[in-house]
Amino acid sequence: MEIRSATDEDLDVFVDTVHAAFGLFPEAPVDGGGLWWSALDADRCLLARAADGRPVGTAATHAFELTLPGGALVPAAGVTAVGVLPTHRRQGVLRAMMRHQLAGLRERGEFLSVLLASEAPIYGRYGYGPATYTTRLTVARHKAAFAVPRARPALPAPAGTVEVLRRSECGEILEEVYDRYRRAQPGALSRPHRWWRLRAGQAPVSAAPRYIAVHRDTGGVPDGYASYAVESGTLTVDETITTDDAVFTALARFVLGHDLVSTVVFKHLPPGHPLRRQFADLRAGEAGGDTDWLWVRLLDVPRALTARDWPVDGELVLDVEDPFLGEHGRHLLTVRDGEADCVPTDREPDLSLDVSDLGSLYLGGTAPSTLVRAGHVRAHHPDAAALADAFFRPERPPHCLHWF
Ligand SMILES: CC(=O)SCCNC(=O)CCNC(=O)[C@H](O)C(C)(C)COP(=O)(O)OP(=O)(O)OC[C@H]1O[C@@H](n2cnc3c(N)ncnc32)[C@H](O)[C@@H]1OP(=O)(O)O
Repeated sequence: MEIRSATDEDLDVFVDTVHAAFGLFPEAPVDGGGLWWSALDADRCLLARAADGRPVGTAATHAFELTLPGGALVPAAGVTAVGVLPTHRRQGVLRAMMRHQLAGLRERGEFLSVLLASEAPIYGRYGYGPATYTTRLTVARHKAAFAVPRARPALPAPAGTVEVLRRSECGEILEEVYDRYRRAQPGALSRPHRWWRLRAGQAPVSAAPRYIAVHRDTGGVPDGYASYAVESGTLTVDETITTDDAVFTALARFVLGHDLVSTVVFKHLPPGHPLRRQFADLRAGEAGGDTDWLWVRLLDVPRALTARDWPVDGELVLDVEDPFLGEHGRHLLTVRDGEADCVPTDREPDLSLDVSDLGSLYLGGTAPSTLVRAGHVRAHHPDAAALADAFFRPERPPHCLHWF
């Protein structure tokens, strides 16, 4: 088998092979926006060919930026379009492509990669761990009266306006608002300009028909939007994008104010989002569809650990196994006045863990103690899990709603 980067000339073969791997006919529109493949960069696409030269497998990466806890923006390879023809499965094609891809990312100097997994059992073996989660909130509109906030003094009522636009009328507004949001939200990915330009991906980036409620501050500057569609009495919100809780509330009030709608579905909320608590009737909203979203794979542990901010000062020793790459490292993470340093050590570890579990902890979406209790991470002394929890505790849960 031969694995090599695609060229512009064989991008069609690449797309054809992905379609066959996913059971899609090439002429059928791709779910969520037929132009999605057009966002691929040929030189980041891998094509695996069998000995007879026939294409049998594909894998690609997008060049994204990921927001880390504390706000650092780092390059993140977004793995996508992974597929092997049904005739060639379970013969090690994916394993070989993953090896090739991870080596290539390291050569490019990238220190982490991310992906959305079609099936959860696939990627742990390659060192990926689920790192962000998302929840769907289904709201019975007629029960969803907002409670009077109990905080005293009360927070100022949200000021500003909401205007409904068609996607085609939004110009650069969505891209600008999204970009501000993703820089402030740990776990969020950049949406490169060409995605918006090519209308690649899912609404509201794609040309799929959507209403867009744009919120503007009192100076008229857009500071949030909600993208939604209404069908058969159900209003479905793809995403509500803002950095400001009061603006989120204003947009939620707006979509919940629609007549002739019985149910409002917020498709993607971060775990622990306060919206449900804002209803006078807690049961007005039903959480469901809890699922993993972004998976993280660290390729250079010390670099990754020093790239993000930490909420506490102190020392933590992590003993990390990376079976897929055949690597092992014991790392002393020291944080002083917010500055992180990470060096090899032979000190007794606080925790021993697989690199996939460190990927799960990295953005703060999973507490170390949870993985200790699950039997996946070993705590070497009674205080180790609590110590690690204090290091990885997020200010806000990481969240990603970019689909790729
Ligand atoms: C980021 C993304 O793009 S997600 C999209 C992933 N692609 C798809 O879901 C499309 C449909 N599926 C496929 O094309 C293929 O089944 C793939 C790509 C998932 C797997 O490709 P294969 O070449 O069959 O995998 P390969 O033979 O290298 O398997 C490696 C290991 O993973 C395991 N594995 C592979 N796929 C799966 C799966 N779907 N569920 C559970 N285990 C799996 C194999 O059993 C094997 O285990 P082992 O090392 O213990 O023997």
